[in-house]
Amino acid sequence: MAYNSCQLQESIESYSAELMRVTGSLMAIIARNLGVDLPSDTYVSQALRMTYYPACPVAHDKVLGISPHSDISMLTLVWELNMVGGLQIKRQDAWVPVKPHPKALVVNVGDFLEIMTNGKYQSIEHRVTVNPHKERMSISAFHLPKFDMSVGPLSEIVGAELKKYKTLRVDEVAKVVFSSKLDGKKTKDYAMLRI
Ligand SMILES: O=C(O)CCC(=O)C(=O)O
Ligand SMILES: [Fe+2]
Repeated sequence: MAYNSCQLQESIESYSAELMRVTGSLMAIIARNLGVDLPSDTYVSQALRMTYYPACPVAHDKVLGISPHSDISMLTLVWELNMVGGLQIKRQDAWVPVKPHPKALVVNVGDFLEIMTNGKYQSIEHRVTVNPHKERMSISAFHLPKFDMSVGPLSEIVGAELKKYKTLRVDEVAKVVFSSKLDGKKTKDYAMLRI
């Protein structure tokens, strides 16, 4: 089906709004799980990234589509658009493939949710491999606290525990993360989020 730019804009806008709504529901479930109030919609901003991975017949076993990293977000919702696999998550030092499902989005816990929950929810390290024969397309929707906010472990979650992370301004962390090479969860250490 061919779209004109106006229709495309409308469908991106409605997709974006729907994902904000889904993220709000997921955050509400997480909050209920933790027995706390998590910040509401007004607190969350969203960034969409569409990624195209060309087929790589020659060097597919030597290169990666995206290097290992964890997302800076609270929650990232990934749509594996054309159902081609490649996304892998790190579990117990092994890379585990995430099989695309036509009716499902992948939900990744990001660094800011780890920080806010003082490590109760841990961000997931992931990477994307390339396919020798098939191109791959994905849309990642990153949901972050607004850029002018400071975020740290929420006191009602920390309780009597020690705080494991500093409280930092979101825009300062984003500047460091977006200007450095993706490199596992080291980006987070580099951004000095861990005390
Ligand atoms: O393409 C994917 O499945 C994931 C992309 C990703 O990790 C990202 O955009 O941060
Ligand atoms: Fe990612």
